[in-house]
Amino acid sequence: MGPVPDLSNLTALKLLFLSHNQFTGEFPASVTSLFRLYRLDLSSNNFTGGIPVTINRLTHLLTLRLEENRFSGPVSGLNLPNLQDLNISANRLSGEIPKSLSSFPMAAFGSNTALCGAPLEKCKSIGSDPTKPGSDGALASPLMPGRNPTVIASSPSSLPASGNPNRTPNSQRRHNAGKISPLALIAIILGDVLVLALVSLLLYCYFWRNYVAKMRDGKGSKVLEGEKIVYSSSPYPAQPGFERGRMVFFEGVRRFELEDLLRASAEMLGKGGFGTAYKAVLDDGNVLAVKRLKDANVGGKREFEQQMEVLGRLRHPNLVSLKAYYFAREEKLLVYDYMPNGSLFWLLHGTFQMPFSFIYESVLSFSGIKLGNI
Ligand SMILES: Nc1ncnc2c1ncn2[C@@H]1O[C@H](COP(=O)(O)OP(=O)(O)OP(=O)(O)O)[C@@H](O)[C@H]1O
Repeated sequence: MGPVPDLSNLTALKLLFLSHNQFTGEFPASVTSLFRLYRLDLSSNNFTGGIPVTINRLTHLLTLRLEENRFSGPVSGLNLPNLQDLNISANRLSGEIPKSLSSFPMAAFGSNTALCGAPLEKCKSIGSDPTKPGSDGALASPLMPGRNPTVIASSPSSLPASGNPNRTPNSQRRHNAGKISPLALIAIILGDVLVLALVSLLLYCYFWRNYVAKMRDGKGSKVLEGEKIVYSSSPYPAQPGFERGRMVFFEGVRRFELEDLLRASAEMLGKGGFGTAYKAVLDDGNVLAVKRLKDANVGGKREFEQQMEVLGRLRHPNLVSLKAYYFAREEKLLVYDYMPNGSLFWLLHGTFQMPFSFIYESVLSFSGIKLGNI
C-alpha cells in the first residue's frame, strides 16, 4: 500500500519489478531518473495519473509493463526507441497510439477504451475528439506553461479543446510532423504517375525507333537478330572516331557502296573456316554474298590488299569471282555474287555429311569454288 519510495539513488539499477503489489499514487517520478534501467515492470498495482514523458529518458528500456493499473491520459508522447516488450493494457489510457508503438500487438493496448490508432481501431477525425493527441498540447509539450512539465495530462476529460489558446505552435508542428496531408499525397502520387508515364514514353519512342529502323533495313523479310551482326557490330563510318575503311571493286564497276551493304537485308548462309557468309539483298534488288572475315586483325593492310588483288584476278567458269572487298582496321569483308544453287556438298549429300565429301567440299570452297552453273 502506498506510493513507491524514492529510488533515485539506485542509479545503477537495471531491472525493476514491482508487479502485483498494491502501490498507489502517480507513476514513481524517481524511476525516470534510473537511466540504466532496461526492464521496468509496474503492472498489477493501483497507480493512477498519467505516464510522464520523462519516461522517454530511459533510453535503454527494453521492457515496459504498466498493465492492470489505473493510468490515464494519452500515450502519444511515448518514445522509447529500444523497446521490445510493451504492455499498457487494462488502464484508462486514451488518445492515439504513436506510430513508434504501432508494431506492438493489440494485446499490449487492450482494455483501454479510449485508445485508438494502429494496431487498434483507427482514430476518429482529428479536431472533433478532445481525446485525440493532436488536440492536446500537453502531450507533445510537457514544458507547456501552467501544466505539470513532466506529466502527461492525466485524464481525457482534462484535455483542452482543439481551439485551446494555450496550445503552442510548436506542439502543433510536432503533432503534424510525420503526417502527410491528403493534398500532398495526391501531388506525390500524380508526380509518380507522371514520371512513370514519361519514362514509359521515352522507352516506347526508343524501342519504336529501333523497330522501325530494323523493319526498314530488313524490308519486312525474316531477318534474325544474329543474322544482322555483320551490320551491327562493325566499326562503320557513322561512329565518331572511326577511320573510314576502303571498298575496292574489281572489274572497275562500282555498283554499290558500303552504305548499300549496310542497308541491305542480311541472311546468314553459313560459317566457314575464315568467317561467316551472309546473303545480302541490296535496295536495287542485287543479291550478293558477303563474307565477313573472322579474325579481322590478321595481317597488315598491304598484305591483305595484295592477297585480294590475286583473288580478284582469278577467273574460271566454276569459280565465283571476287567482286569487291572492304578493308578497315577491324573489319574485312569479301563480296561475291550470290550463287543461289547451293554448294556441291549440299547437292551431293543434302544435310547428310560424309567425311570424305566434307573434306572434298571444304577443299573446293576453300578455293572459292561454288556451283554457279549446276
Ligand atoms: N557466293 C556465294 N553464294 C552462295 N552461297 C555462298 C557463297 N559463298 C559462300 N556461300 C555459302 O556460305 C557458307 C559459308 O561459306 P564460306 O565460303 O564462308 O565457308 P566454306 O566454304 O563452307 O568453308 P571455308 O571458308 O573453310 O572454305 C557455305 O554454306 C557456302 O555454301
